[in-house]
Amino acid sequence: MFKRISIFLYGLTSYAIFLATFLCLIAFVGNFPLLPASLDGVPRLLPLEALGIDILLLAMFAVQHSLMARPAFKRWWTRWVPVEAERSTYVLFSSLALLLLMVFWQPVGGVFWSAEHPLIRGLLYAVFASGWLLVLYSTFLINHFDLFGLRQVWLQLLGRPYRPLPFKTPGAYRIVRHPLYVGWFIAFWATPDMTMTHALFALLMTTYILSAIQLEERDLQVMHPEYADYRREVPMLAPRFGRSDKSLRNDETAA
Ligand SMILES: C[S@@+](CC[C@H](N)C(=O)[O-])C[C@H]1O[C@@H](n2cnc3c(N)ncnc32)[C@H](O)[C@@H]1O
Repeated sequence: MFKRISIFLYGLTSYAIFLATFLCLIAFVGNFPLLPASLDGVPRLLPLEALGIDILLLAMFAVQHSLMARPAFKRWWTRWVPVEAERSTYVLFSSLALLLLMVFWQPVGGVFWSAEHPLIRGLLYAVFASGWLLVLYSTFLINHFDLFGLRQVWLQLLGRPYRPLPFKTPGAYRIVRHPLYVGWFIAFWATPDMTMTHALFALLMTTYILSAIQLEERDLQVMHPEYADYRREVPMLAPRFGRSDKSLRNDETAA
């Protein structure tokens, strides 16, 4: 019983750290003066030095986030980490990698454009907020509590076996295959002040997410044979309206 309670508390702590990191990331990317660190600021290093550090920080996050998500890695490290705490540990490491990125991020200096009209600024902030909300909404569509390890630690506390969730395509997943990543793109690119630093962060994150999608989809096709059809019928990121499933099937028959 002691082990079960400890794993449950570990899962809760890891989730609390994730939530705090998520809120910090909103303030960091939006440059809201709530934290000691923000995406933009006065450069402290030479541009090339700052660029090198930022690329290194993002590469560290990318390697951690993608490597630890691979089924082979999970099989390997659950020899040491209790399988019920595997997802919570992944969430914890991802949060720590993001916190590290925020703390050591270096502004590079320079501005591409800055909106001055309050209406345009307000509009861009609204788009920015919609990106974060889309991220959060998408997590609830596929199961927020499973995605962040809470379901796993709760079931083990009750002594019930964990059953992986089935593949599903509710709500926004019927329009695009990766609504959560679309949310990230919106949150990272929508800003009233597009500085060089902001563009660099958005570009690096975009590049990483586009490559992470390839790995995620490879695993999804292995785990869920129906993913191949889903992949054919639903666009990856850009919604395509007006093409019904029926027309897609007709295209395939004609081909
Ligand atoms: C961070 S979420 C991102 C989900 C999706 N790529 C998106 O952008 O909305 C990654 C996890 O979601 C799972 N996943 C992706 N698509 C899914 C779906 N349609 N149904 C259930 N799980 C899904 C993957 O297996 C992975 O564990």
